[in-house]
Amino acid sequence: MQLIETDICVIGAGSGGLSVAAGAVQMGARVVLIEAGEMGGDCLNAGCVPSKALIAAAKAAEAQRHGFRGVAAQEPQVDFAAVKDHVAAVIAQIAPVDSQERFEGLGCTVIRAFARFTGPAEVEAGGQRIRARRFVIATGSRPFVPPIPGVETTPYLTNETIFDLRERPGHLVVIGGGPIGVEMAQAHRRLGCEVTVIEGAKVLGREDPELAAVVIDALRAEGIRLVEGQPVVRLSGSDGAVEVVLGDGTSVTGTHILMAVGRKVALDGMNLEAAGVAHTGKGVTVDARLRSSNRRVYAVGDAAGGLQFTHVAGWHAGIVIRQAVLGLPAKADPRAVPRVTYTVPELAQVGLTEAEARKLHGDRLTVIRADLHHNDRAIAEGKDTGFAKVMVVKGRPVGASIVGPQAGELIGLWALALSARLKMSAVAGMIAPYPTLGEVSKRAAGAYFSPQLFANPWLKRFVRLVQRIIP
Ligand SMILES: Cc1cc2nc3c(=O)[nH]c(=O)nc-3n(C[C@H](O)[C@H](O)[C@H](O)COP(=O)(O)OP(=O)(O)OC[C@H]3O[C@@H](n4cnc5c(N)ncnc54)[C@H](O)[C@@H]3O)c2cc1C
Ligand SMILES: NC(=O)c1ccc[n+]([C@@H]2O[C@H](COP(=O)([O-])OP(=O)(O)OC[C@H]3O[C@@H](n4cnc5c(N)ncnc54)[C@H](O)[C@@H]3O)[C@@H](O)[C@H]2O)c1
Repeated sequence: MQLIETDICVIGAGSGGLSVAAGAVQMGARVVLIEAGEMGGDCLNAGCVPSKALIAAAKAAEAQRHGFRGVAAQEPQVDFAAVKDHVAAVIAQIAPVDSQERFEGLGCTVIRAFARFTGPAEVEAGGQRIRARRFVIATGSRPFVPPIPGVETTPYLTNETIFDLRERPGHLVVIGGGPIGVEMAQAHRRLGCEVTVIEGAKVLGREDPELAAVVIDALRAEGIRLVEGQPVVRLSGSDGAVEVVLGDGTSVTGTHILMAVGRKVALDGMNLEAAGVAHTGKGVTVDARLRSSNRRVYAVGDAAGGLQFTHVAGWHAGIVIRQAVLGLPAKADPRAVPRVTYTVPELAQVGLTEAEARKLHGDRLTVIRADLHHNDRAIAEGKDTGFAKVMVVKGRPVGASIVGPQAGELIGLWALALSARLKMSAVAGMIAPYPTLGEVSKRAAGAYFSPQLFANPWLKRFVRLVQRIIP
């Protein structure tokens, strides 16, 4: 068995692992990158990229279906297989950035095999031993499949298989109303499928319920059937004819099932015990520096057991690079991590929700809001449903929630405000171009100061005095 000695060994070439490898090798470290499956991981091959490509096609179909004032609506002719060609083309366009060739070109040694630890400072993969000063576990997650009776004999799709379907499902039954469930439900509905979502608790239950309600109303208005508060107790059927039995004894029949009930971290078979790396069912146990119980071994992205987003994996990578490559201290503070659900309307959140902020800050909290109904651009576009809510404590935002068109783009400003600890006055003082949806953020910040400026009797008296004095 060949022995490779290196500075950093990265296990998993997805969002987190690729970012660590690219940063470390370009700064001069020797890097071995090991990938068991497709370069690019879940995000590129079965997650963010194909889902957003499918959503884009679904938006085009919906726009045609509804037309515009003065522009005739017509039922879209959807070629489902051609839509899948678009999804594949988008992946293919992005893939070179994540490819083995690119990473070898940067100077990494890339091994395409499954990695498992053989000791605290050694990994085996593809018949090679890799001894490293530091390891980074970036193995991501796989779809969680709950042990529902019948699951072993009933066909179902997950995010790893749904993008390969070339024929349009007649009736897609989505189990799980989290971000994967609702994004896929809406995209398939818009592409012409009948869709039912079965959610054991609340649809988008992690989000502020006031914002989630706006998305839920939109999904229902588009004809998606949402069943909440019902656990699935049994599955049955065969290809093209499936049945999902609910806790109350009722059942839903359809043609396909999509399992979207959360993720299982991919650590099986890695022999973490040999490396002394503690872990739970949620992921590798890490401290704020993302270090595991073995101080040579870090974990990033989904494998680190926290928030599961591509931008989190990328942010984790920066924290590990600072420590493992530059020898500098760095910690992960998740307070300014944004998240977006890419339904129409989009739902975006950074920092605390209103309920979380109230629990933490009590009476010191001020919640301000600005409705898109008063945003001229939103009105012109005919998309004025939605609002922004900002949670403020002592003049600084501690959270922002936006639901509406391009909420994912709009939340960026508040992510900056939180990470840079900006005051509301900085956002209020910003000149926002007119007419843009972005004005909603400035309006929200302005609303924070309105009572002090427009409902202040002392200020009114002062202004009258000034008006008498100035020439
Ligand atoms: C349908 C869907 C849509 C999503 N949409 C978004 C979105 O819009 N925005 C967003 O921010 N996030 C989104 N996510 C989440 C995002 O995809 C993940 O958070 C992200 O991919 C995590 O990156 P990672 O590097 O931790 O893992 P991954 O990207 O999953 O990469 C892990 C890699 O490790 C490899 N691997 C595993 N074990 C081993 C081993 N022992 N040896 C060698 N290689 C191994 C795997 O093959 C894989 O390639 C979505 C997820 C899904 C499923
Ligand atoms: N836009 C994005 O950034 C995006 C999109 C998709 C996924 N993701 C990431 O992927 C992760 C996984 O997404 P997800 O939607 O699979 O998981 P999730 O955990 O966010 O949601 C799963 C939902 O399924 C429900 N559920 C669980 N078991 C059930 C059962 N037996 N019957 C019915 N309902 C059940 C849960 O109550 C929950 O609402 C997300 O947390 C997110 O981090 C991000």
